[in-house]
Amino acid sequence: MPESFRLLVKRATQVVAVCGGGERFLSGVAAQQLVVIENGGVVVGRDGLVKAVGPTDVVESQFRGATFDKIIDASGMVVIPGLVDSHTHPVWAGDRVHEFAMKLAGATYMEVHQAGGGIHFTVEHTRRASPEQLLGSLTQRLTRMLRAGTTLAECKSGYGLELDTELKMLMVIEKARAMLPIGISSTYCGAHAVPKGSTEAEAAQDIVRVQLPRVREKMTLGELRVDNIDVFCEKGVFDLDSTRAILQAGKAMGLQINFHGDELHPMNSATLGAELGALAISHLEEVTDEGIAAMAKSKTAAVLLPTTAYILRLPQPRARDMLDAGVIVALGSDFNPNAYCCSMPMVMHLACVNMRMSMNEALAAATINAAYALGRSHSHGSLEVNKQGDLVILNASRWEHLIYQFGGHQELIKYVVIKGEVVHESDKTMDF
Ligand SMILES: N=CN[C@@H](CCC(=O)O)C(=O)O
Ligand SMILES: [Zn+2]
Repeated sequence: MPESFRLLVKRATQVVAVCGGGERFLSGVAAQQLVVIENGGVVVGRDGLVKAVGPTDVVESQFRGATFDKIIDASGMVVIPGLVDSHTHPVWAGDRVHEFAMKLAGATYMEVHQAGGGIHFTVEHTRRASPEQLLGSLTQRLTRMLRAGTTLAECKSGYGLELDTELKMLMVIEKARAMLPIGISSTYCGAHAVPKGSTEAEAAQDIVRVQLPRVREKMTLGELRVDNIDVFCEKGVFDLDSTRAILQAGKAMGLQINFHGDELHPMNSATLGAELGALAISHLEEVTDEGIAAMAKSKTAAVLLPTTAYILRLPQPRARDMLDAGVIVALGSDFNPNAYCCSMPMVMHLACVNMRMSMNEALAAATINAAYALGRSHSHGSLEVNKQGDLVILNASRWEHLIYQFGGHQELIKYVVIKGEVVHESDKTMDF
């Protein structure tokens, strides 16, 4: 009996493996030199894992006599790993298009927040929404991300700020995980804002004493899988001490620390994250030199979010200083009602133009390093044997077109493949 496999992709002008030596992240000069195979092929097995990556003739001779459920002749096309979006807030009701106009007219993010808008507006709507409504809109948003090449996305709670709604959001994320092909890393973000009518101390206490124990109970019962703990560490939201207490409580129950820090004010979040062994810190527009040095040493990933700085007209995060200091730089869309962007190709473009990253650094940041920021780089983020068979096939002569053609990803992306199954093909996305 010939051996059978799920997928063979052959004759691709380029297969961008990103790395090839089992690296868990790429930093420094390594992020500037990606592994690219000319006239390449990829095989994915029935278990959804990559079985071979290499020049087409080598792959074909290795698998002579084998059968494949699907063969894609990728002549004239390019293969890259599935993109990883390491920071999103995709579960919410009620859009904030009216606030976009206010911000264009000059209102700052904190002015809108303190006037009861921003996160508070979304919290009111999300508390009232049914799980079915939230699951419906989450499905649409994740499908949009998938069509833009994202095969693994982090998804946060954080628009409940009390037990029931936070659990409702996490359960909706859990349902989406079971229903949709896109990979999900789930984050408890009950400390996204201080709920109206509470003090910061009361909110932190509720999280540590009420919400986290209940989340842990549901995890133990197998009803919920949560991967990360997050806090918005910011002046007027959660200070360094509350942030430390909440993150430590999450870490004690096995969650990975991955939090918002140094966005609008320098808070010493980066130093705190390094001290606590955080896997990642997001934003960092206001990070200090000491924070950068601490993150480089502790191997805490910097999740940079070019859409936020762009929309809020903030100073750009100092990507070059971080890269030059050896920090592991990842990218995320920050999809949320303030930054309505589902597209990692657009995020990479903004990172290159506004944050002065090279295209190689941006792709490493949107693949292997984003997977590292989620604790998934052993299985995601590059095309290597035994990793998950998640890939994107582009109708382009060189992979850089995906970044260069700003907003052109819909035309460029021919196939999105997860675990060796085609889940999106040009104008048709499969029914899930
Ligand atoms: N900065 C805090 N949280 C989100 C925004 C959430 C919102 O405005 O709804 C962010 O990462 O940009
Ligand atoms: Zn965020």
